[in-house]
Amino acid sequence: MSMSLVAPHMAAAAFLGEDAPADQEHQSVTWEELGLDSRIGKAALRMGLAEPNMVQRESIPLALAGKDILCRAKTGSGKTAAYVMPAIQRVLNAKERDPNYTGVKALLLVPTRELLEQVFQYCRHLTLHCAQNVHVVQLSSDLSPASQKALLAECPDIIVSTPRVVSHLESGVLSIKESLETLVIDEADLILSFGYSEDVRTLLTFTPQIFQVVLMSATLTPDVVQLKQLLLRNAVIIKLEESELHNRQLSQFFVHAEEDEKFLLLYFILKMQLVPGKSIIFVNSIDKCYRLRLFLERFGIRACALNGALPHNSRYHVVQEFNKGTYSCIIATDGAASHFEDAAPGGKKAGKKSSRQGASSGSKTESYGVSRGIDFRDATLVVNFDMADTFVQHTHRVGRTARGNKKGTAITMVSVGEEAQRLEDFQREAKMELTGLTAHSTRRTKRQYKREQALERALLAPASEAGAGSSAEATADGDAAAEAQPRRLVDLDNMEDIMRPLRFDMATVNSFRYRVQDVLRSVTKACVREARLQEIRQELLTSERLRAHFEDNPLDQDALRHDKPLGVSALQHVGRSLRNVPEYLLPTSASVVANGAISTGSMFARDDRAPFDPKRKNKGRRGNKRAGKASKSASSKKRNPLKSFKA
Ligand SMILES: Nc1ncnc2c1ncn2[C@@H]1O[C@H](COP(=O)(O)OP(=O)(O)OP(=O)(O)O)[C@@H](O)[C@H]1O
Repeated sequence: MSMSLVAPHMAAAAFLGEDAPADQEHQSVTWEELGLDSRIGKAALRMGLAEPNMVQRESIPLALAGKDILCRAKTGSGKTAAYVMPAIQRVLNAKERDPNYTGVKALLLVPTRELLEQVFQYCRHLTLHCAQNVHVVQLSSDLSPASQKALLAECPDIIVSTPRVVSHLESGVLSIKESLETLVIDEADLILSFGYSEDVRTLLTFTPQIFQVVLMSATLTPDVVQLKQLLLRNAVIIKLEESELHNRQLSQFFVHAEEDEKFLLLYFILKMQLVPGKSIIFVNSIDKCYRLRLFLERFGIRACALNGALPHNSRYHVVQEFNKGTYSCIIATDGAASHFEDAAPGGKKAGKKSSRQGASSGSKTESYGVSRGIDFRDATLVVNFDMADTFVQHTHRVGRTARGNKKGTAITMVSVGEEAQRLEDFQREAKMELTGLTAHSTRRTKRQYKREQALERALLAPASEAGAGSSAEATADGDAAAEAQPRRLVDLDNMEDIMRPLRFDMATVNSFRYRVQDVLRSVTKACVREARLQEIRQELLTSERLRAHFEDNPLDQDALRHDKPLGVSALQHVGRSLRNVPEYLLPTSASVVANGAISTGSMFARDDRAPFDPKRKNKGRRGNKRAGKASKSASSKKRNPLKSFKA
């Protein structure tokens, strides 16, 4: 695929979400035309995947041809199907050649347990019509080692796992030496930072001489280069054109607000349903997660918390409930890698110290389990209540909306000072990405800049140069990198920003200020602590692992059940007055476009538009009332022949 510079006006059109999705320009093909069995195609249709999209059209034929692939495509672009389908097809091919064939054909590795479950379910759905021929298992750390062994004894064709699968290879329970055809690593840029470096290296000692490797990632980082050098041979690099890379379905806005103001604006956005549908709010601390939840609940907005302190089962449950529509709002934190690590089958925690201490050891900013790869269905709005630490993190957060061929909106709240500086950095990085330059740090020197370009070249080296180790010098050797010349000159300063300002009409918003401040005051630290304790109690009561203990010690369970929270009394009587917005506070028109893009209409006053005038609003209302009366009387006259009768 070629790479071309996107003109600034194109970026703007993309931002506004007014352009038709680029994918509509292609000639449509069927799943079967890509070389897939009709049973896979049928299952895909059942899943709502009517036809292959761009990333699938590009990668599936190459994967079926056995090529090593490095695929970089935007969040939510359908990378899962792009690697799961060929893996299934390869099993079907093998079974067609020899119906008695057994052996693991594909190993699908992911960095987190949430993804593991998600990918497994994806496989199950796609094998709906060929389940007898294709046996897929997931090796979740929730399963005991004995259960995992039992699954492996069933002779699976495809295994979905974290790289911890290596322990089964080491113990001899699993062998892939003779059978493995495809190794896939999804969210490739996370695998190393999550401490799986040693596991991946060890895994290679158990693989056959020749097998295919597929790396999938939405963002390019030095870790991906490292994996590429370690695993890929003569790889095909699939990188969507910049116009494709930019998410045209996503409208991004930012709004300047200080902490208390953020609560006010969030209340306004959600209560007025400025963007109809389901929303995900990102914050940077677990306490804030609960504070916000209590705050919203006080106004009758039901939200659930999703953070690394919750056990895996609960996190998975929360996502499922959101996807089913039970909750329409999730408040999520996405830091703390340790909470998302998988545990080794024997109960050993992931992330051996040695590998964690390596160059890419997981720091807070490198790890974003919740925002990575999870397919939150039909989320129309992402709000960054706290800004992401890095641009990569931001990209993955906002990528939880506008997935598949849906549209979505992201609003980033920015306080003055450090966050405002970060916003500038993000804008720059977004433009660099759009113009084909890779960005990895928020602030860069000229030397760093050149190094990044070398990194970009290393990643996008043509197939002949892309063999293992061939481009190692470009990134590892600082001098070689410093000599790199810019590939193209781009005037970033004159390009339109990717995130556009969103100015609220504060006269309207301010009418809610007192009630918001009141509620905010009532959500004390003690309330937050109680809410967290309550959650822990709930987790303990529903814990699978504690079930046997509670059966033997029912008094413990009773004690937990009746251990009433102390500090939530202030929040217990949520008044109806707070749940409902009084009519006199309601703005006349909450103009929101149905496809998830906030309109530039009357609710918001954007920089380039006349501010919303509350007086006009009232006039309008009175006017409407009068007009209403007039039209009512006119129509009733019309309807009532006695009244309209003139002698
Ligand atoms: N061909 C298609 N047509 C319509 N929807 C699709 C298609 N392929 C995938 N989708 C939908 O798009 C959504 C995102 O897919 P997926 O999770 O595979 O994206 P991803 O590229 O892996 O995202 P991320 O980078 O965030 O991990 C899913 O809900 C999926 O069902």
